[in-house]
Amino acid sequence: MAKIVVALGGNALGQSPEEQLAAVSKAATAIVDLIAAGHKLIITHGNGPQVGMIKKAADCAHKNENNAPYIALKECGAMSQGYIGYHLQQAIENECCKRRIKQAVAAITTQVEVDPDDPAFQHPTKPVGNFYTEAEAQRMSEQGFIMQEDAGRGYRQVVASPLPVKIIELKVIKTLVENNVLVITVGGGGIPVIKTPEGYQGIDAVIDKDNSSALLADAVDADFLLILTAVEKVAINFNTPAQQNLSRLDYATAEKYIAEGQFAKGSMLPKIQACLNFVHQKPERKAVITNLFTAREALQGNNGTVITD
Ligand SMILES: Nc1ncnc2c1ncn2[C@@H]1O[C@H](COP(=O)(O)OP(=O)(O)O)[C@@H](O)[C@H]1O
Ligand SMILES: NC(=O)OP(=O)(O)O
Repeated sequence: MAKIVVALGGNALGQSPEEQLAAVSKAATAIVDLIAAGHKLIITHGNGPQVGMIKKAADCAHKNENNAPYIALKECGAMSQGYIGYHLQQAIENECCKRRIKQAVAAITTQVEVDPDDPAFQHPTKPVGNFYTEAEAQRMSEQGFIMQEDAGRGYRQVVASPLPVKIIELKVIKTLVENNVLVITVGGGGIPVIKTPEGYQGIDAVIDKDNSSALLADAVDADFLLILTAVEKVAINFNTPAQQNLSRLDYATAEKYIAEGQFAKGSMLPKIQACLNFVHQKPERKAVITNLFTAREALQGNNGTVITD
């Protein structure tokens, strides 16, 4: 039996509530397969598309007396934890019930401390919301949004994405895991907070969930970090006729490919970096990047990209 942190990508969860319900149902099947195989799981998830959708809806619906956005990005991130956590919790509970597996499931509202002086606040890189054409992106830039091309899929708004420093609710998470509760946590990378003399306070940003998942996996001493996204394997020369899918990737080779710019910033690069951070701390650990449908065979080393020290 292995302890596995399973990180579900925001884009892998779809762009609309209907798409998300279908995606979490597939994710729940893969997750309960792993539970049935005897593994202990902790689930994290992204929120890029979702937090952007919530913020866009909030901005259209509400303006305060100064005509400024009524709901800040940090609260939209918190809302996305509840929205996605609820879908995941319900889908996993329903799948366990269908298979007569007794499994308590709990989605935990999770804060993650960041450094207010993180240079990421001056250099937005985290894509959120929908994909737009170049012309639409140009119009959004004129409205003050910072737009960036995203891995050949179109243009998206980018926001600050500071590195995670500390998971505030870690003790609660560990207690629940030790008592065999399947915990859904660090949703959207966690609600970003900074420490102030008055205590923790939210700050507008979206933390990369892969970085937070690696921090969590190390903190709970997981055996595997399993990152589920929309591709079966990591590739070099991605989206070109020379594309080559990678089944295994060791630390030195990954560093070489990162230097060559093989992994798109804001999408695959943070996944690779999170996996390298995780395995580099204990060489016996493994990280795997694959998609929802190949999760179980990937854990057995028969699919996906296995990343080792
Ligand atoms: N070198 C690469 N190999 C595979 N996928 C890549 C690569 N570079 C960029 N990508 C893109 O990155 C995506 C994963 O990043 P992203 O969509 O941000 O993940 P998430 O599923 O966590 O939302 C893949 O679905 C693919 O479209
Ligand atoms: N917060 C976060 O990393 O979300 P995505 O996985 O959607 O990028």
